[in-house]
Amino acid sequence: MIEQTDILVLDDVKNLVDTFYGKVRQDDLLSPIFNRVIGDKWDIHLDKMYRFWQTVLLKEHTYLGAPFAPHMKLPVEGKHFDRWQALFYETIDEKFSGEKAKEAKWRASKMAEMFQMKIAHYKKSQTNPLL
Ligand code: HEM
Repeated sequence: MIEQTDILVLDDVKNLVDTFYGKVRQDDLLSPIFNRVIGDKWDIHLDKMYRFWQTVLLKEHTYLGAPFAPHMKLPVEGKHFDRWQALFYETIDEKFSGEKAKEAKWRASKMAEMFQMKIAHYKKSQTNPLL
């Protein structure tokens, strides 16, 4: 068995992000959605996601952005978020253990929940978010 460590340095974050999006790109439900938006610019997306998780988990503030806005336009519903979360949890459990690993799962689930609430809200009110 591969020894598991916590998510402590940028290389761990890169390992998490690379493995997770490796799974996403193989996934029948999620890969068409990602590929349609990202096309051949996966390097740029991965680099952004390294910085996002580096900021969230390591408190090294390299990501400046508005994560919600791009999701508003995607054709996603509950089943997509469920799959996203299942793959994210699977990646964490395969590779890491410890406080940061736990925090990563907690933060991902909270953000997924918030995205879904905001998407539902804007659909219902037929308005658009400013950010
Ligand atoms: C159904 C689930 C999800 C799908 C299909 C999805 C898909 C995408 C796509 C296609 C982009 C690229 C958008 C663009 O470049 O225009 C993106 C960006 C991003 N996603 Fe997701 N996502 C999902 C859930 C999440 C969750 C739960 C999180 C947070 C934990 C998250 C965090 C981000 C961030 C930080 C960006 C970069 C935003 C930016 O600064 O441009 N995503 N996502």
